Amino acid sequence: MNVSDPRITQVHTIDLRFPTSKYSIGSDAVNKDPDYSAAYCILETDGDLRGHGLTFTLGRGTELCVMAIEYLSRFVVGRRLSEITENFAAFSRQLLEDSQFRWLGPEKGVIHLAAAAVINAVWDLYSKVEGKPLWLLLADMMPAQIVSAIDFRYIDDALSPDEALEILCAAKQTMPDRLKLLRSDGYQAYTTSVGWFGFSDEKIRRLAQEALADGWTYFKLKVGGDPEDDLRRGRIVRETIGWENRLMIDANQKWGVEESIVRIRALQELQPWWMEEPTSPDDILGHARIRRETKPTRIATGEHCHNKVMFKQLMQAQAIDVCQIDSCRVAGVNENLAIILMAKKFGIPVCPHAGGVGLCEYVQHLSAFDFLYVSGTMHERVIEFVDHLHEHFVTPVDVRRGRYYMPETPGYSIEIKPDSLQTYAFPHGTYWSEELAGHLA
Ligand SMILES: C[C@H](O)[C@@H](O)[C@@H](O)[C@H](O)C(=O)O
Ligand SMILES: [Mg+2]
Repeated sequence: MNVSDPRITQVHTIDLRFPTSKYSIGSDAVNKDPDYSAAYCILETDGDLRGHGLTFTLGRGTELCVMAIEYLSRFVVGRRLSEITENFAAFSRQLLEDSQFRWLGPEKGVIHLAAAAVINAVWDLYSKVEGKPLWLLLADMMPAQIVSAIDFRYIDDALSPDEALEILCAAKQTMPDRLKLLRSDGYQAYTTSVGWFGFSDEKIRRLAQEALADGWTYFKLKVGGDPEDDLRRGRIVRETIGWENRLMIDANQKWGVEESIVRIRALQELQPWWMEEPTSPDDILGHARIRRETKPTRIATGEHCHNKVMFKQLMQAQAIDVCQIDSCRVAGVNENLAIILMAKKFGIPVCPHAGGVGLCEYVQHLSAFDFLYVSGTMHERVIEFVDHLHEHFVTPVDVRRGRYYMPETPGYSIEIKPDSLQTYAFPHGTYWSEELAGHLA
């Protein structure tokens, strides 16, 4: 056993589901009854440290991601950590281009979600071995090391390794002041918890009042219902938060392109800071047209954007104003490094998608990397916050008065407490066995 270079001995997987749909938590115009869930994996090693990773799902189908993680485990079991981290880009490519398996994607859907869980678990282990939170591990890496973790195939027509290196080298020089600022002042957050689709008008008003009193200044509301309902709900939030605070609206892909244009124009009275996911996440040119025809409304998307190639096209086509990376929709940290760097080149702010289960814990590290090492600014950048399920994490996010404060504990902050794994494992955990027995009775 080598403490500083553990060997991964096996991968343990868990289908984990939380019954959030009971309370309409997480509901939107399209995903009306999400049970926030995760395909979770633990990389066991020959040492004391273990790597944890998950990919976020909405309940049914999590078992498919678990199976895909089990298949991909072959690429980590038996390897020393250093064999992976010394050639990280090659490792991620190996996971993504396994012949036969690749046909199921490529680089999208269930197999890409699974790759994210495995790759993120490796980064979690790596950070723990180095004794640093992931954001600091990244900040301490040399620019060339970051570049070597990125697979530039399919994106080097938009961002070359040399350009990436130049961005990183320039930011590295001025990083110390930002590091101090990040540690002392944290990073601006916004809350989505006040405006889920299934919440009543009264609940939205009450939650917005409470959030305002708690120091929040950025709020997101779900839209995509009847036009009058959307406006009424939006007016309630505006009445409560005023016009000096910021309001974002999210349709979760509900509309077609032309419908989006009509609906966004009608919602402009709410002065949204951004309009999120108006239409299909795959429709790059559709987003570009919506953006052109609804100016000055800013268009945001990304939580369902399959991979760096699609992000590249969204940027090249001038289809988005806000880039919403997701920590496990694309293949984990490595692919997100590429997307964050591309966003810098195109001058587009990165405002990560979070919430769900574990996404807040994950993305704070990526925004910190963006601030310290890439964009160098927090201007017009916010991290999503959703106030659910943090109690299940060993190191939950520290969010106070609408700001994220960075974790100092080593790792990627994604480790879930053993009790919670036991209770919410599907279908045999204690919660689900009782719940399912109740259905049968
Ligand atoms: C089903 C989920 O809760 C989504 O509604 C959620 O991720 C949302 O789009 C968001 O932006 O937070
Ligand atoms: Mg969204």
